[in-house]
Amino acid sequence: MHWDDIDACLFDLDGVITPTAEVHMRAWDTMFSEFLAARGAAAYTSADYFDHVDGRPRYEGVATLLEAKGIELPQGEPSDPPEAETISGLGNRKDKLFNEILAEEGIQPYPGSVRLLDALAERGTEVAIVSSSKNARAVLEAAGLLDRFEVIIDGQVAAAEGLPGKPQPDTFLAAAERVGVPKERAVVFEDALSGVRAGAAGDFGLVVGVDRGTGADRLREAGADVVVGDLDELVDSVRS
Ligand SMILES: O=P(O)(O)OC[C@H]1O[C@@H](O)[C@H](O)[C@@H](O)[C@@H]1O
Repeated sequence: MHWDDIDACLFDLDGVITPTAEVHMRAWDTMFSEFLAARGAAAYTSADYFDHVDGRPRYEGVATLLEAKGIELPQGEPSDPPEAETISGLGNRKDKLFNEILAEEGIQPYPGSVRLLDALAERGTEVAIVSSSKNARAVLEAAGLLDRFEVIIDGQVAAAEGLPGKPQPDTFLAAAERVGVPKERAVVFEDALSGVRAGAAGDFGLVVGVDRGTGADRLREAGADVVVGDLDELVDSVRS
């Protein structure tokens, strides 16, 4: 990576800064497995998560998965209770499970991601979080990282401002604008195919795929210019 060409790093959160992609994955797995089994539908697999749910806003993840399984449900309202048989109800059912796991287990950031944030702060590079999750601030706070980011474009901000979610590039573009850096001089860091597609669609300076299980080839096919297994791999290049 040529750091002379880069003034801002735009980080996805879950699976890039914190290992919470795995927590989301577990919560989705429990919710969809029970729901699909009760309907006698085809079982939910981890491939379903990577292909249809990962990185997308909550209710869009539910809708995309149900469409792939050929199941139609009414949209419902975000205020639907977790018991409701609606797209919103299923999303809220999963959110309850996600928050239960988070409260029980807490969250530690990836050490390599913290080291990269340290190196970028020393260098004076702008940083922002771009997450589809409405829980992004709570996760950052639990991980002790909330004060590292002045700009956070999360699911709450996107909903309030009507920004289309990943795989559309709008949330990343909003973050670049807010840190005051042209997109050509900003790097997108993503572990989800939908997020890598958002980065590629936004014509950013570089899209770094972080392979936490999706597969390097699939991240490259989706538009990643570089693929790393952990952000620690980039620390020396920032400092050199
Ligand atoms: O339901 P939330 O917390 O708003 O999160 C929405 C999505 O946020 C993304 O960051 C995760 O990759 C997805 O798994 C999750 O579904």
